[in-house]
Amino acid sequence: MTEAPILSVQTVSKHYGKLCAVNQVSFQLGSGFHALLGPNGAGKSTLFQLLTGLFAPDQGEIHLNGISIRHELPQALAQMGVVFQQPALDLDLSVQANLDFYGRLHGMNKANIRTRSHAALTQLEIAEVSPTPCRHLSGGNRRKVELARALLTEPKLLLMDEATVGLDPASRATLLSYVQRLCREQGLSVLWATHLIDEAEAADQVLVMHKGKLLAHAPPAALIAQTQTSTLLDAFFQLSGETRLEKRPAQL
Ligand SMILES: Nc1ncnc2c1ncn2[C@@H]1O[C@H](COP(=O)(O)OP(=O)(O)OP(=O)(O)O)[C@@H](O)[C@H]1O
Repeated sequence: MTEAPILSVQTVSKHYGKLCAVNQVSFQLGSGFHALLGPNGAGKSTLFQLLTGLFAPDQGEIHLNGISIRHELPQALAQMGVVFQQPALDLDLSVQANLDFYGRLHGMNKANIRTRSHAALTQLEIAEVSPTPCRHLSGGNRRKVELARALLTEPKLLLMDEATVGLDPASRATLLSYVQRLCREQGLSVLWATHLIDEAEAADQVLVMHKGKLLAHAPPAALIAQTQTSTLLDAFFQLSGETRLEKRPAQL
């Protein structure tokens, strides 16, 4: 990477008792769409909890644009947008009220919140739902609102933890293509945790995680070439030593 990294993770580990959920993980991200690919239990959510400062790592350091997550968490979080695996909207409030609340928490003034909300909802093609209570939205539109909310503060890094779980294929494709466009047009860095091969195939870079370890970090085509396989799924099997599928063919 020639540009300065947006995210830098250096030899980070996290244990739950004797279980090492994240094991000496190091990587750097510039702008672009990065898939964090791994099956259930790989350590993806734990890594996200470390990146967002919810847990401190047992060892290692994380920096966002040179700002330490351990020592300057509020400043680092100000540059980060997060869409968690579990939906987290207030369902009784309207879309706009949810966005207003988040913006105010981040010290934004009302005019700025309204301008940014309108821009994000318009880009996501859901501007008309602004006055609608979130409870009345489809699952796909709720996720879009969470994405609009994460983008309100114009973050440099966007973390998305299995953000498409439970969405129908059309909603999944819309969300994916919108995030890809943000990376291209706004130089955003996105780390997108998934266990779905087709989502990883769409990424600029894939970080393969398995049993707490980062096994590889490269573009999909490079992973396929490096493992002398013909698909990303086979490349994953080759790297991880897994030999069979436990779920649908499109998943790990
Ligand atoms: N709070 C916790 N206490 C104890 N063990 C945990 C805790 N959270 C996760 N683990 C364990 O740590 C390992 C990594 O889990 P993690 O949730 O980070 O993986 P993941 O890749 O995000 O999987 P999933 O997609 O199922 O969430 C798993 O073995 C899991 O059982």
